[in-house]
Amino acid sequence: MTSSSGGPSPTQTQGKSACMHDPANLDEKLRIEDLRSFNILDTPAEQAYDDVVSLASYICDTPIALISLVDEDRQWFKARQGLSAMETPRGQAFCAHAIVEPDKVLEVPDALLDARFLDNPLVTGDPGIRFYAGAPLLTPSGAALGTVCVIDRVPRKLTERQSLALQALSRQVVQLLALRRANAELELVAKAQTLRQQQLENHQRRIEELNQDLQEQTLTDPLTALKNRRAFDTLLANEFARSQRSKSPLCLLMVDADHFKAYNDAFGHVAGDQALMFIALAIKSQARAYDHVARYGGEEFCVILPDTKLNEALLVAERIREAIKGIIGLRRPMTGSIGVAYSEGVNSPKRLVELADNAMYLAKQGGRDRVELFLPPI
Ligand SMILES: Nc1nc2c(ncn2[C@@H]2O[C@H](COP(=O)(O)OP(=O)(O)OP(=O)(O)O)[C@@H](O)[C@H]2O)c(=O)[nH]1
Repeated sequence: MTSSSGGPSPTQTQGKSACMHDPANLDEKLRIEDLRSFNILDTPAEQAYDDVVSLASYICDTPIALISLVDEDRQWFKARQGLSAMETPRGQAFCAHAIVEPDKVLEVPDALLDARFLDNPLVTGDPGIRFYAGAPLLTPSGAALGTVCVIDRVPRKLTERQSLALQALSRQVVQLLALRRANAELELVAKAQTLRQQQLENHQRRIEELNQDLQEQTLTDPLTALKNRRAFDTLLANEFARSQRSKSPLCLLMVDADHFKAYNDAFGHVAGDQALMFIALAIKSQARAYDHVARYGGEEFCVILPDTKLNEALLVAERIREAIKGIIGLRRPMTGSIGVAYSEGVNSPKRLVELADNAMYLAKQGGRDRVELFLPPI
């Protein structure tokens, strides 16, 4: 311990056995665990603790007052008045004696007359302790963590009221420590809850992503990556309802590869698959971003053309027919027959599909590689 006026450093005065002062009947390991659980050691100064030592010094009328925590090999001061040292070796600590009897104030009226302290470097040297009184910091678990103590450089005694006040201050410090630990625990619980919440949200997001993927998969044709029949049915229903609501024109194309069985038979199923992929790309290349291209089944494709008049749809169909014919990389050139249906006067999506199908059939009958329109009888 060094006084504010200087003196031997803690390391210079180190050397006496700390264990000498350990209480025989107190589980020191548990006491240290208790002390560590407050996470107070080596923390910065805090007003609440500083106020306690000011009060202790004032009430007991001493130049020095400390809140000392007795660690394994040192005593560390959470708050100090009249002393600049942050800690001293436990072997020199008066407080290490005070905690042996946790429910009593240890009072040393004159250290030079006490065999335990007369050769203590803190007595013989700086800060020249003659009087010491320490009230142990007794926790609910029964461990004494340290003391609230007062020190003077002259021999003296505390009055009964000063001694009681010192004990009251010591209890206040224990309350402060308990509050600190409870707050830290609450913060930990809150952090754990936030973490758990984040984990739950991540899981939720992942599940939603997986669901979206799954939904996407159930609506996509695996060979061509176009919308499948299921997706087509929904899209057509939606577009049909919208066109009725907004009185906007809607057209549907049914595209069927010609003589596809013969292609398959001639070049095999794998080549047939490749041809279907090329056809899908050719159709897509002629569609606008808001058109819907779907694989209706087998070698049949559908194109929903929202906001499209019949003459425009016929042009798109022609372009698709040309695009199929122009596919490069097939084992032999491919053609497609295309049926066009127009929504005017049509009362259901199902009927629109029937009309497109009929038109496509007309194109087949007409010699294939053609675009046909089927006009229903009035
Ligand atoms: N490679 C391959 N072939 C398919 C697939 N789906 C359907 N097909 C074949 O497409 C062929 C369609 O034959 P058809 O319905 O007789 O029609 P087509 O030979 O194209 O004759 P038209 O339509 O009259 O011009 C069948 O041989 C089916 O096996 C597929 O995913 N991959």
